[in-house]
Amino acid sequence: MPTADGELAIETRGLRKTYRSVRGRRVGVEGLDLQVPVGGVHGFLGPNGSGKTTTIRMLLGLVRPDRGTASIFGHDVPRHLPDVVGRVGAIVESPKFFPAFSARANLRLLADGIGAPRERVDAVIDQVGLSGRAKDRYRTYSLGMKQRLAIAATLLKDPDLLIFDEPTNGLDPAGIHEIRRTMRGLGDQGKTVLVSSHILAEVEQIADTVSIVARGRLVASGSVAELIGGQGGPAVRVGLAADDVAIATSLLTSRGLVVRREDDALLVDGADAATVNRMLGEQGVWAGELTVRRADLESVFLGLTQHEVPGGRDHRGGRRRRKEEARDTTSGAGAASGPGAAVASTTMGEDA
Ligand SMILES: Nc1ncnc2c1ncn2[C@@H]1O[C@H](COP(=O)(O)OP(=O)(O)OP(=O)(O)O)[C@@H](O)[C@H]1O
Repeated sequence: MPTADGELAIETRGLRKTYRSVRGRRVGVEGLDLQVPVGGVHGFLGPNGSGKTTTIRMLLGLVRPDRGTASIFGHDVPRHLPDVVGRVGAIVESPKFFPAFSARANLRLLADGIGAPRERVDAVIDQVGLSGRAKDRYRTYSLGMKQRLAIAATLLKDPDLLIFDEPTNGLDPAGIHEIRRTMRGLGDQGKTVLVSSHILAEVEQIADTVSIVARGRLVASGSVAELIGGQGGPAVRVGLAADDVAIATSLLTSRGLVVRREDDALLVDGADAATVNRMLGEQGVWAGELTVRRADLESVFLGLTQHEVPGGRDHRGGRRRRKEEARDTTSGAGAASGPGAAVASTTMGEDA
């Protein structure tokens, strides 16, 4: 999905990364072809363990790919990362700020460290809506405010591309809303925002385009509207008494409808609720529930990835724990600003 002039913010081709583990080699990313257009919010979606973080870390030069190529604004990375690093800001792990310092003091320190002008500090605090609390100590902030400060840190160098790896992890609905609004605002200002997530509803609301990955491979990409449109029309969920499920299935299929089982209910594709209700009622079968279900990104995602994750969507393995441990080893203020700082601050070791 290049822009009219063909430029892509991010492109990967055949990107592959495996990790050594006690049980042999584990695939992190397997031949990934990713295209992120310039400008707007791009959702990078996939179940836990599908390779999102590994991909992001390869883009930022934190993990070395086994094979394949990656580029940012047309510059090969990691080889030419220094040429483009100033245009990129990223949050890969939770950043560390000094708890007793205010947002402003933390960002001033960071600006000095990365060579960003100090005048940017108030501007970025304003950009993420923290002006009213800029003088308060970091330790008094809510999780959502801490995360917004992390985003502010990435903006110090006024980058063109922002990369956020699961930025709403651990936030409550209000915090998620704050971050979502901040990311959408950045997209509207013409920045390119790559946001990884396994929470579809939030990405659906703010993303212009998405890439869906499973087991390290791209399984779908395009605009949110295209992907949802490809799902066909709405489905009707029909809740039935257990004894009626089989008879309702044969009744509806004999009338040419496509019927799927979902728990104790049936999902009837592309039909309207009144028709389904009438067909069943005429034969003395009464639905206990009739719900129209419109296609959304979640149904696209589940359809493409549900067989890919052992243990379902909430599966969290040792990998998450490793990330938490790695987080504890980071140090220094503003650890998550541009890739330079990310490289310096994220100490999670590469197994391979
Ligand atoms: N440092 C590492 N050592 C060994 N295996 C790893 C390492 N990092 C990632 N993996 C493995 O690579 C695969 C992809 O993990 P990755 O963290 O990239 O996925 P993800 O999509 O970001 O997952 P999540 O949503 O849980 O963060 C997983 O099987 C994971 O266990």
